[in-house]
Amino acid sequence: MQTPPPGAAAAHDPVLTAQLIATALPYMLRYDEKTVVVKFGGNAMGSEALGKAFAEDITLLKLAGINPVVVHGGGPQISAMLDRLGIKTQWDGGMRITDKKTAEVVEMVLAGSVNKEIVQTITEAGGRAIGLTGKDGNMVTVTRMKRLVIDPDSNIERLIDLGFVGEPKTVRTEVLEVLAKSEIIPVLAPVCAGEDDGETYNVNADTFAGAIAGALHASRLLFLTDVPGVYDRHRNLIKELTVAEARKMIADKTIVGGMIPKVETCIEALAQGVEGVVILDGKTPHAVLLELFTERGAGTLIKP
Ligand SMILES: Nc1ncnc2c1ncn2[C@@H]1O[C@H](COP(=O)(O)OP(=O)(O)O)[C@@H](O)[C@H]1O
Ligand SMILES: CC(=O)N[C@@H](CCC(=O)OP(=O)(O)O)C(=O)O
Repeated sequence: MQTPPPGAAAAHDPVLTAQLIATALPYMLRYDEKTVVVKFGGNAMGSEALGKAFAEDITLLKLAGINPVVVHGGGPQISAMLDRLGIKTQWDGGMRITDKKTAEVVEMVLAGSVNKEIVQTITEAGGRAIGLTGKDGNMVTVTRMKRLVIDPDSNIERLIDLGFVGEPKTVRTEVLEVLAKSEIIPVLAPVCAGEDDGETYNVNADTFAGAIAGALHASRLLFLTDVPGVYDRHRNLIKELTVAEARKMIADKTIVGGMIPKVETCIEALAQGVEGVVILDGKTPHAVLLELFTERGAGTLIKP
């Protein structure tokens, strides 16, 4: 006989159900009126059921008096649209090299379909959400990102220009502060205007989430991705990672691709005073509630 899933017994017993709900109380008190920034990665938006469970978690947080701010990605969705349009895409250090045409597609996909789908799913879960980009309310302005890399052959440092890829420069929190006092949940797409040239810039969603969490002095920054957390070189999950260990893993290429901006953002967010930064598996239904409202914290906790 199969073991029933946790909570299955409670579903048939009102007393057990009530006890189960009551276990969330200390966590609700811990995060009361605190800001939790949740980054929902494009790879974690795997299925309709996962999207629904995510929207329920976010709605529940808001109803519980917590201030959730959603930042979403959409890398795979952008790549699919670029493919359909016959536009080639190249990557460097987990960032998409972005020319003007690509930036237009990024804005169309992120601010358009992806953002509105998340807003609608939250609405269907019973919450009220508003979709915004970094451009709205002049929330996040950026400068052009230049990446410093060391050529492995010559050991010489050089700057790589990624095109219209932005690095957050100024974050204005007024709009988010107004929303925090309302019933409305902000759902943010990482598309911003350049501070110097007013052009449209593509911003990595992890970087954007870190800048927002830092400016809001968030209690928690959660990254929902498509892996259980950070792996060591044998693909074992690392439960806790210090900043020094994380830097070493980037340098020795144990951490590569899309995990680089995620981990770099975690390091930056800790430096900006965000209290807890976790990378966790967005493919686990209700990952947000599991992380915040139970002792069963999953994923990788990044520590100073
Ligand atoms: N050390 C590592 N541990 C876990 N994942 C890693 C590691 N190095 C690289 N990755 C890759 O990072 C990916 C997550 O980043 P990304 O694809 O950008 O996801 P998201 O869309 O959630 O931002 C994982 O699917 C994995 O392939
Ligand atoms: C500069 C850069 O790389 N921008 C990302 C923005 C979307 C994103 O970050 O999406 P995920 O969170 O799903 O990876 C991109 O173009 O794919």
